[in-house]
Amino acid sequence: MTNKNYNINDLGFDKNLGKFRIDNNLETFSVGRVILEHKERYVVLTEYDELDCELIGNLRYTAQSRADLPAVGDWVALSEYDSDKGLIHTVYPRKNVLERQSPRRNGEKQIIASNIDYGLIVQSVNRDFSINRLERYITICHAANIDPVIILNKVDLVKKEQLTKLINDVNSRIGSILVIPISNTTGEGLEFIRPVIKKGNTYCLLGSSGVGKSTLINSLAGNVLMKTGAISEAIDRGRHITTHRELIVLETGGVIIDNPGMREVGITDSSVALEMTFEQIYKLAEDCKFNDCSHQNEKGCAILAALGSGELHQETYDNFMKLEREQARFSTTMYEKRKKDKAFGKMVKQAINQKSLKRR
Ligand SMILES: Nc1nc2c(ncn2[C@@H]2O[C@H](COP(=O)(O)OP(=O)(O)OP(=O)(O)O)[C@@H](O)[C@H]2O)c(=O)[nH]1
Ligand SMILES: [Zn+2]
Repeated sequence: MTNKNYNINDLGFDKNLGKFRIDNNLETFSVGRVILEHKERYVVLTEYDELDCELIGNLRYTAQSRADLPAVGDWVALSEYDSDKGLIHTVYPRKNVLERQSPRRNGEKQIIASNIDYGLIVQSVNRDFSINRLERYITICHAANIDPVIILNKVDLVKKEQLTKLINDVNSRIGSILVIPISNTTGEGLEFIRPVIKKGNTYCLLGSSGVGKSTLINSLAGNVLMKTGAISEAIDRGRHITTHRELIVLETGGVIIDNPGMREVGITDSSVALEMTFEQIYKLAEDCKFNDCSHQNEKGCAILAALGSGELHQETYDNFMKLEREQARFSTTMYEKRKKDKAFGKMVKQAINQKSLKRR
């Protein structure tokens, strides 16, 4: 499939990447951005084309983990062959990665997307609405050093008073983040999203299945949408794909990454992220009488006092405690896994050494 031409900067290629390209002698390779990943096959968007790519052997064999392989949003150096195929040689350094716990809960992280400027957290105001889940997604954005924006979709399905209450609830628990109520059905609110989306920036949609992420992309793109469905089918010879992700370039500028079908979003090991999300709690904690206060039953706990006076929401406190436990559990599992991997590596090394000793 041939595209109209894109300017590489409009796709998000910036000065730092340009410098890396020169410093590492990558100018003989084409530059492209991964827009879809499926079982070690990648669709890469260049200025002129969409290419069906594989990795060069070296890249595959030197990868220590999944995280070293290309992810959606990555910039890559590639060589083209035939008219629509390519080989990926190098993954450019990532500005950031949005990641979550692997749903297998084995202490591994899973990349949602890379090189993102804003996280667009989408919830629908009827079924899916949950401030706890908003805080979870916000924490994931903070861990990647990405600014979150909250989009409350399907406002056509609730009454005005109900919507006003929801928005007040969000604002009273999550003060400083932009909240945009919209409806894809009536089109209201879309005019407030458009100015947020700028040329050269990349936006990642985050939110449960069915909240209206793909519909939102269609609303923003109008009819001139560049979608990758055709390619994903070609890769899989028409088989149904449920795991792939998509990167879409809006005609009006701005790159949007969709994450279809996300179920769990476990937070990982960034304590700074929790601190940013629950700033109020961390501030209060400075006034606790004991430095190692667990904020559960201590006398002189500033957090419990704030709960008592109503200054701190019970729900905020409960969710914070829950996410903090989840983070601790993840960190422990990750640590145990690394220790095990290391021990295993050592054992293999020893076995190989002994073998080569015997051979002598
Ligand atoms: N009433 C109403 N329905 C909407 C609105 N936006 C989306 N929908 C409907 O919600 C359903 C799910 O929308 P999708 O865009 O597929 O949701 P998604 O978030 O992309 O879901 P996944 O791809 O599974 O992650 C569809 O039937 C849409 O037509 C809206 O503003 N109002
Ligand atoms: Zn305390």
